[in-house]
Amino acid sequence: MKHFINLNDVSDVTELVKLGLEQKANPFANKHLGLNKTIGLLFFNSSLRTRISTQKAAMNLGMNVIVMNVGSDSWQLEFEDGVIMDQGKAEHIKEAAAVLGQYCDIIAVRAFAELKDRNDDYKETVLESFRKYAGVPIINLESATRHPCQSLADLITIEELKTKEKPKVVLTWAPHFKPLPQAVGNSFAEWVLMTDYEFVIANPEGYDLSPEIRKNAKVVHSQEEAFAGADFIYAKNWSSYEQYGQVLTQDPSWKITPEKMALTNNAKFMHCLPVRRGLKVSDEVLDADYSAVIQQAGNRVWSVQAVIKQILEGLAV
Ligand SMILES: NCCC[C@H](NC(=O)CCC(=O)O)C(=O)O
Ligand SMILES: NC(=O)OP(=O)(O)O
Repeated sequence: MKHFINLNDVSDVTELVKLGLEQKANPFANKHLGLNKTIGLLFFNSSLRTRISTQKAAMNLGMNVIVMNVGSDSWQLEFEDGVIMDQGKAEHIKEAAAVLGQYCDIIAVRAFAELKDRNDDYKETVLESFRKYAGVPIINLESATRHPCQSLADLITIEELKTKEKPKVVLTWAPHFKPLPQAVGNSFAEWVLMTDYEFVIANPEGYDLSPEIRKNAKVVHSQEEAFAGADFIYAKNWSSYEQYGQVLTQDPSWKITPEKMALTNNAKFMHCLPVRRGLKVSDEVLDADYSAVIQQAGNRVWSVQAVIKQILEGLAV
């Protein structure tokens, strides 16, 4: 594997899920691989899980880890080509990425959607600029439109918990007062579509994800319809793709409650976290035995460890 920015960088999803489970079973088996290699983790936005799980995974593989909160610690970066830099941004990505590539063997980047202009966000300028100018492999730690480390951890978790070959997996929108990115929902849909699981997306009218991402997935505008017979409920808020970045509704009837979970086939509850208790999901759901959110977050280590391992093996040849 050269980069891990989106699904196009992955040759075999099933193999990668297996590799993640192998990392979990034997975390230190590849400690030699990262010897004298450095990974730089760059955060344009806040993080708890991604930051710590990626650092831990890299350390399990014997790497040195450098972390920078680009958003607050570094120079403001310009991504546009050909501009006269006479405003607030002091450094261009062309130099910044190339310089970081001198210090790091792998660079991992978090840069959320700005939710102002759909075309701008879906161009993935930040991650693609790093790919273009850094000269080293790039890992996506949640970009404007994708969160592949999360989706790989989600598939690992479903693999661990499924009780039938082809479970029914539901991605459901849940209410939030802030406009949030589509990245987690987009990615989850794309990755689940790579499996042979039954997949349904439930969201209010106006919240359909990009047609290029949800492809032929079944989309319903009723949570009750989607939840019937479900084995996994994956909740997430996202702002509208159609009316880009807008909060069109905060309808509390879309909150995940024990009554809704009772419509399912004893489904496990999943969420990428952080989650706002009481707003998106009832406390009773998050505290229930069927909640898989902590196991899911734990699996973030093994998903990114599988990715870093494959990239390190690619560097060696
Ligand atoms: N990495 C996990 C999700 C990150 C982000 N959530 C948030 O920003 C939640 C913030 C809040 O609830 O205030 C998102 O939706 O993409
Ligand atoms: N799920 C996730 O990516 O969490 P953080 O935003 O805390 O890294």
